[in-house]
Amino acid sequence: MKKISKKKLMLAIGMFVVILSIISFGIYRQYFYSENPIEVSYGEFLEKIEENQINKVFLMDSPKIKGELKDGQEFITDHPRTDNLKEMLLTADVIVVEVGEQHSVVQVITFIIVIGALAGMAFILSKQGSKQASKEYDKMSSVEFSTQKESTITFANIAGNEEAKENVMELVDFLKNPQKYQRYGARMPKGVILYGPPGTGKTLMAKALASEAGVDFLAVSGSDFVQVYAGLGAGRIRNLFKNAREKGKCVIFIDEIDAIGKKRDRGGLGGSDESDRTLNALLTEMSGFKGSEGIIIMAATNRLDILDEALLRPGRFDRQIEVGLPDLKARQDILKLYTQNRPIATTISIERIAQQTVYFSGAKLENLMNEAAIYAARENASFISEKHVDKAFYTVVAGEEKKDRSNIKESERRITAYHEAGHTIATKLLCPENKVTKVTIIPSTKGAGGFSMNIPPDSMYHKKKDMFHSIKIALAGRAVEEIIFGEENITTGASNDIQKATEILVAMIKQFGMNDEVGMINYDILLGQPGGVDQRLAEICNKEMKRLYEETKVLIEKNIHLVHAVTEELMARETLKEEEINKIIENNKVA
Ligand SMILES: Nc1ncnc2c1ncn2[C@@H]1O[C@H](COP(=O)(O)OP(=O)(O)OP(=O)(O)O)[C@@H](O)[C@H]1O
Ligand SMILES: [Zn+2]
Repeated sequence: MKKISKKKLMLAIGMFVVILSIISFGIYRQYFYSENPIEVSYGEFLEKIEENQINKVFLMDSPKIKGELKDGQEFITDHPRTDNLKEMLLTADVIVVEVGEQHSVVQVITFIIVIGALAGMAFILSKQGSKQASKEYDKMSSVEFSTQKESTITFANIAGNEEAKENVMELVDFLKNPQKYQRYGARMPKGVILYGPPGTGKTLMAKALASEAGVDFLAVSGSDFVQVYAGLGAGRIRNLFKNAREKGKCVIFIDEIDAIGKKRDRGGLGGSDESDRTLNALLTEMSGFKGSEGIIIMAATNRLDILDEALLRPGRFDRQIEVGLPDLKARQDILKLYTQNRPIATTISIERIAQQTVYFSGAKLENLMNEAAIYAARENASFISEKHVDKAFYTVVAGEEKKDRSNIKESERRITAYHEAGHTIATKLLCPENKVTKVTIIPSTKGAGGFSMNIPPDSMYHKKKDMFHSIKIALAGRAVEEIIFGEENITTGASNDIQKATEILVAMIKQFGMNDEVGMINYDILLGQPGGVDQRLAEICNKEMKRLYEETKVLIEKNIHLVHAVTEELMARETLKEEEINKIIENNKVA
């Protein structure tokens, strides 16, 4: 925008200067050079005065003065610059016109012309400017998204992340046959949030969904909606949805949704109104369509916890799919994908590379193989060999921040493995009917370890004994840490567990009348206000927790061989599924 108007401004100024020069030249001519004045010497001039031939003289502050003879002929002559020239002329009956006065008339005229010209110019420019601005505004409020239909990315291009993939695959049919679901009155999924660490293939999933369903893919980034003029973010959102509706079936992909969907700062002073407006526009647009149009909005974020709850409500982004870091098996699959079309030496062991790349994301694995290929090419080697991969490994890891987990110590993995094995074994022993979907030492966005498991069977009531079991399962992680590494070496890894255990225990004592000492009393009612601290209650809770923790430790110590066995498998494979856990327990049962 700047460039164009600068050019125009220069042009306008140029024209203005030319016009002004022409005008002033005209004025000048009119007053000083009209009708070809003759030049007379000062002597002649004095003579003419004496001969009474002069009608008028214009006195001005310049080297020449101008006059008019009685016959109308104009003349100029040198200005003597004497003090009494005017008096001399007046006594000779010559009309004296002081050009000072004339000048001011000229000045007034010039001034008016200049102002007029400037005003005109400003008007023209502003008109052009506002036209330009509104054009720019239009352009900016229509986000430039990339759309593609025949994208070549399919689910085959994504390795690992099987659960997330399955979840997304289910949506393909929704997109293809929205009428089918509508007929059964099924509520269409509208919004899906993919969350997980960077580079884990969230964008890839969204693209694959669009291309497998054969629909358009509209990609924008949350950051496109911030740092623009007031109201523009909301305008862009509306435009995006308008475009989507025109397209019909499509996948809208909003990367970095956290840029617009952060928790709103309620009641805070000076909260960003602008981002609120953008978020509100998004919420309104999402509520506005039925989903039967066959439009699915996918959003990606690295942080689910910072998103505004309004975004996650039913009818908005009510499906949340975790896309985590790949475990050993997934890393192998991803590496296979990226070695497929490259000349790989037969000596290379994908398994070994996968073992060495703990906590690598898919993007990082891709980068690793790419760097290795570059090293091989540089050497004109006939194959990519271990040596190139090793070199690439250091390149990829070297450019990382220190806190990156890629080079996390083996000992820390072992602590996590023991901790998670503790939860697993406690679950299997105390609540064998609970479903254990998986246990992993790959960190999830929810916590250090990964214990996505322990789903109790559905029931209307919770039994006292089950609640105690749940507390023990939560405490088992810490119990194993203490037993294996000693009391001095327990870690912060149990903080979520302790929170959960406390919640259950306090509810049992305060609300459910499950403690003999406290009795069947609702403590909140007794104390008059919820959340009041009561010394006796705190002591009772503490005592109970201690008892449960000791019992947990006894349970673990008795079954420590099972904990060891699960730990070793976790160290080797990082993730274990339910059947694998069952098998380990079966194989290690002491007869
Ligand atoms: N599971 C995977 N399978 C195959 N390739 C992957 C996988 N995950 C990541 N990649 C590779 O990493 C690249 C980046 O992935 P993508 O952009 O989808 O990650 P993302 O999760 O959207 O990351 P970000 O959060 O940084 O936007 C992909 O183009 C692909 O080459
Ligand atoms: Zn734990």
